[in-house]
Amino acid sequence: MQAPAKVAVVGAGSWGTALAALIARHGCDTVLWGRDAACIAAIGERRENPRYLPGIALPETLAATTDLAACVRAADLVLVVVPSHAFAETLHALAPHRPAHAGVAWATKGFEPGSGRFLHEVAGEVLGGEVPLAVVTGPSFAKEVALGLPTALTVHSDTPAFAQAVADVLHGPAFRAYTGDDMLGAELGGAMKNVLAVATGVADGMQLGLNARAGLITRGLNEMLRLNQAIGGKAETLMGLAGLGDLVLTCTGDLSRNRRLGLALGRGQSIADAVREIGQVVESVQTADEVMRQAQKHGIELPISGGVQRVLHGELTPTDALRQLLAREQKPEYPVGLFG
Ligand SMILES: NC(=O)C1=CN([C@@H]2O[C@H](COP(=O)(O)OP(=O)(O)OC[C@H]3O[C@@H](n4cnc5c(N)ncnc54)[C@H](O)[C@@H]3O)[C@@H](O)[C@H]2O)C=CC1
Ligand SMILES: O=C(CO)COP(=O)(O)O
Repeated sequence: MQAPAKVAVVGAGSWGTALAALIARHGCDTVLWGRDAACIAAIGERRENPRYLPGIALPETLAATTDLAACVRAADLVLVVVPSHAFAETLHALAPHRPAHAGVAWATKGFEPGSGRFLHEVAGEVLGGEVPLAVVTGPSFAKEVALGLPTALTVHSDTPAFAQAVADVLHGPAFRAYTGDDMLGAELGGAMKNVLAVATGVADGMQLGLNARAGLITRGLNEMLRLNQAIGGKAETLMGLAGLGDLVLTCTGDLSRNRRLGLALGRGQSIADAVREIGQVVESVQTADEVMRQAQKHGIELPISGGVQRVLHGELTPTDALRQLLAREQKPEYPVGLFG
């Protein structure tokens, strides 16, 4: 597979803009599509995304457009970076314009809301089975990537040459892009860590201490591993950048919107006020339901993720969620056979 010379980045929020800037800085011909005309005009005229990455200079070579067909039509590689709720509709919109040779990757984290389908299932259905698909995921705050700070992430695909091609446009002097072949595990890790970040945020907002935070991260990882085993993902994916790496980042870093939602809830703020104040995509609000749908489907008990879901729905206060977690029966730390 040839290295993509022209890349279309679809979605001009903070992550799409940061990835487009990264790829453009690496010398690829890069076009960023966004639906917000004012934002796209500012990127073209001032080399800045004032809404999502204010004050960060974007490369002169980065082109931006509101014309999705034109953006995609010229591409060798399409990288979708819209929120999960817009993933299916965006794929439907771009599909007729995608050149036959262009594979499709996405850096969206979450499931299809309402159905709980994995995004690679949605992409396979919308685009057809022949199109190379890849998931881009891992510990990566958009702001830090846009500032050129060192970052490592991973690209998973069923088509190894496509994973490598996507990794090649991302990899650079301050950015390490690894590859793997486990889209299922990679997507599960990226989705679940957002839910678990709410849990640690709540605990920190309630000032429960550092022991509680570490306990939640570790038992959260255990929840990821158990659900991952049930759905058929690889344990090593969850022990790497797509799982543990992103879990640690999002549970501890205050740049995380999901952690900040948890902090606000733990301090007694309402979910509506917290989401409004954050003013950006907070994937956990929908992902918690879809994680619990998967858990139910596979008969897996996930007390932390389930607690987050109930807190997000206002069915449980943070204090009651904590009380329920602490009152659970004792058990061995790991089920036999979790690591094969
Ligand atoms: N910001 C970050 O550091 C990272 C974000 N992600 C993931 O990337 C995805 C996108 O998130 P962000 O860029 O951070 O969000 P954001 O909140 O910064 O921006 C959201 C963007 O989505 C667009 N949008 C909203 N609804 C849309 C629709 N119906 N159709 C088309 N575009 C729509 C908005 O116009 C805006 O450009 C999410 O799944 C997120 O979890 C993944 C890794 C890092
Ligand atoms: O996915 C992310 C970092 O890897 C961003 O996390 P938040 O969506 O919680 O800000």
